[in-house]
Amino acid sequence: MLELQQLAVAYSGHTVVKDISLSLAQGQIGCLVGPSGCGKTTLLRAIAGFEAVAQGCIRLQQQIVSSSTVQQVPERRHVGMVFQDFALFPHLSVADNIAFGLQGLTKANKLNKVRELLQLVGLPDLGQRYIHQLSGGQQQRVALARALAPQPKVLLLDEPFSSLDTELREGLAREIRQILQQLHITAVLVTHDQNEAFAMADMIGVMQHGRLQQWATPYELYHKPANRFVADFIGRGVLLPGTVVDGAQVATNLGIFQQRYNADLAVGDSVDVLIRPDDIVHDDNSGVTAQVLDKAFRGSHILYQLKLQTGEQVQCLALSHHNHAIGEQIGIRLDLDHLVLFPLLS
Ligand SMILES: Nc1ncnc2c1ncn2[C@@H]1O[C@H](COP(=O)(O)OP(=O)(O)OP(=O)(O)O)[C@@H](O)[C@H]1O
Repeated sequence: MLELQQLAVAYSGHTVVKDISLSLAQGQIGCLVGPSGCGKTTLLRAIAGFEAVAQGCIRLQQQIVSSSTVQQVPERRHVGMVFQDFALFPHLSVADNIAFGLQGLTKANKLNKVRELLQLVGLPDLGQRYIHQLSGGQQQRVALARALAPQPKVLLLDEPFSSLDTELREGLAREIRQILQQLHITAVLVTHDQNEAFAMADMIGVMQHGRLQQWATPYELYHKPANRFVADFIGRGVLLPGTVVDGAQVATNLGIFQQRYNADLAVGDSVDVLIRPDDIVHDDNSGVTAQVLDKAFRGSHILYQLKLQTGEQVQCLALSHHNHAIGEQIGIRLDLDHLVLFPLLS
């Protein structure tokens, strides 16, 4: 449905997005995450047709819409956009805002379509209100309805929840995902918020310095990060030094562990082992102790900052009823299904 092939975008000759290849099938939602300035919005604008591409191409439904020789105008791409600030018209009613994108319909058909869209986004009775008479979450729903009105092939959402408070964001993200799935619409979302990406996305792209570091499912990104940057950017965790003691085993200060995925490691190789807070469990019989340096209460869980006797720090996400005091020594054990290793560059 949407395919980017070795895409590069430049501003005044300065390339800010490089060598991006990714694809989404009809109905899939992709999220772009990455540090500020890494090129997420630029990529979205290139898909919409607001930026020309320097290299590579963009295909929509198998047709090239952007390349170094083709630049289809935004209006012909049938791409909808939802912006961070909603970009609604304050002088128009909710219904007129939504109807704005409905060209070439009779008045009766327009009214029906607007009613349908208001129902879809859960605002059936608010068509006559003005934008300032709506909450932030309601405004976001109107912005979504307006973008969906012309039945776009692809919907692009640029930080759509960033002006809403956390509570509202999570619920709205889930709800918008359901609406998009119901319509079987392909969407690309830019967000700063990892939880939002996990809640919304079928595929997530992690960008750094204009390059796509990994394009994968949320599960793969968390459990099989392609490199140190992705491991560090997605989820919490630390990299603990280890040594390969035979092809299938790695020794660390938390114990010796089996590894399955890295076939090309030799005995004696130094590696970093990714340890997520949820990989460590409390176990007083493990023979490995750590001191509680800090703790953050999370309701059902507590996130502990721990210091091993050898000096390294790790984090442990424990159920809340395991309530340890700062300074306490506790036994811990690594409990993980597979090791994520990064060989050290010599
Ligand atoms: N119109 C422009 N002209 C020149 N440079 C630009 C322009 N727009 C963005 N840039 C630069 O391109 C790079 C990528 O910007 P972009 O807005 O795509 O990043 P982003 O990942 O969306 O950032 P943020 O998360 O802060 O919104 C940045 O270095 C930015 O300064």
